[in-house]
Amino acid sequence: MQLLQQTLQQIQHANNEIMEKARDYIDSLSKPPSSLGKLESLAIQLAGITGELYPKIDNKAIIVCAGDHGVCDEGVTSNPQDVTFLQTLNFPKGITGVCAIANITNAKIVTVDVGVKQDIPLDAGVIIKKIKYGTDNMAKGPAMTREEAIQSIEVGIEVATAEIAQGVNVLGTGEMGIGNTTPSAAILSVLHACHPQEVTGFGAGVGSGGIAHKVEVIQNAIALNKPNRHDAIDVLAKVGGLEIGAMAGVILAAAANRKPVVIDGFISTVAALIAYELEPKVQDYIIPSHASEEPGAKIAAELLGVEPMLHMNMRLGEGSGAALAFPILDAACSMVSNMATLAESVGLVEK
Ligand SMILES: Cc1cc2ncn([C@H]3O[C@H](COP(=O)(O)O)[C@@H](O)[C@H]3O)c2cc1C
Ligand SMILES: O=C(O)c1cccnc1
Repeated sequence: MQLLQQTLQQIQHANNEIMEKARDYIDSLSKPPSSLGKLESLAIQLAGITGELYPKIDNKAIIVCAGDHGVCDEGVTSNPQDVTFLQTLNFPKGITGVCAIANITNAKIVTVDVGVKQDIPLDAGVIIKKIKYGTDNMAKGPAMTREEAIQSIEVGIEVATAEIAQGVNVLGTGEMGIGNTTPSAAILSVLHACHPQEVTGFGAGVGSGGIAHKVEVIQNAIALNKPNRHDAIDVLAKVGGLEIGAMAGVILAAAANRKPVVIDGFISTVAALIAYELEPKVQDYIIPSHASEEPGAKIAAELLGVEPMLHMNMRLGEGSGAALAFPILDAACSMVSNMATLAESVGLVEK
């Protein structure tokens, strides 16, 4: 709890003064005003986050948080739970979807076991921070205790802070957890005070009862556990997930350390909402990536006040969208560093 409290207290707004300077400087570049669109707003945001007019984001890491879900017992997903374990072993091998995409910008993948059902071998290249062997089934009671929920957030803070201490200057959030679109939809339904039907989708494949059954499970779990929508930790504990908490922690740690954090799809955006509920200033540090196909993703992004940049019909998770957005961040930084100003380009001053 102490680490979470300290981290929350450390979070300050991005630097407005440098953002104004960045705006003026970008307007002075050799182009029609605003013609580089979102690259400009991104460069301004990165300046505000880092406090640098010429931000450097050359040391990238995607933190993939892995955990299992007791609610899989209710048949909310068509995939066997073992896939969480098997995929968790595959991230360090570099052979998952996010790894293939992250490769193009040399982004490192950091895999963390927050709550996988099986024991991960110590030599698998996975950081073991297991809180428990999967959440409990939220259809039968709370997914975890309040203490476990806080611990899950603190795992994310610890891992992200350690990466930043080693020189990482931009983070991405990723996850692996068969069944985790169910707690994500449950969290969002509580925070947005809407019927689960509005925010529940196909995930990676629904069980034989279809989406209607998934919705019913979520509805019943909310009715049974009565999460307090004004208490994000209560919501995370009762109908959430360990890896979702850890991703919220990664986001909080990024903000506390004035580093940008690129979020991925539906599950990441819901984790970002938990972080935002705990400290709204985190919003300044969050960079959206792609618009996930999951119906709840759009609602979560709107609640968070972010607009995904990429429309790629993706719905993988793992941090794949964050990885795909990294080159766009590079382009925004290159624009500021390498473009001539209008005055320079007409020879009035030397570049
Ligand atoms: C092979 C495979 C690789 C994945 N990588 C990410 N997910 C994604 O799908 C899961 C969520 O969907 P649901 O709630 O429907 O289970 C999460 O593990 C998410 O990361 C995967 C899913 C599968 C099957
Ligand atoms: O958008 C996501 O993060 C997502 C969607 C479906 C399945 N897994 C992840």
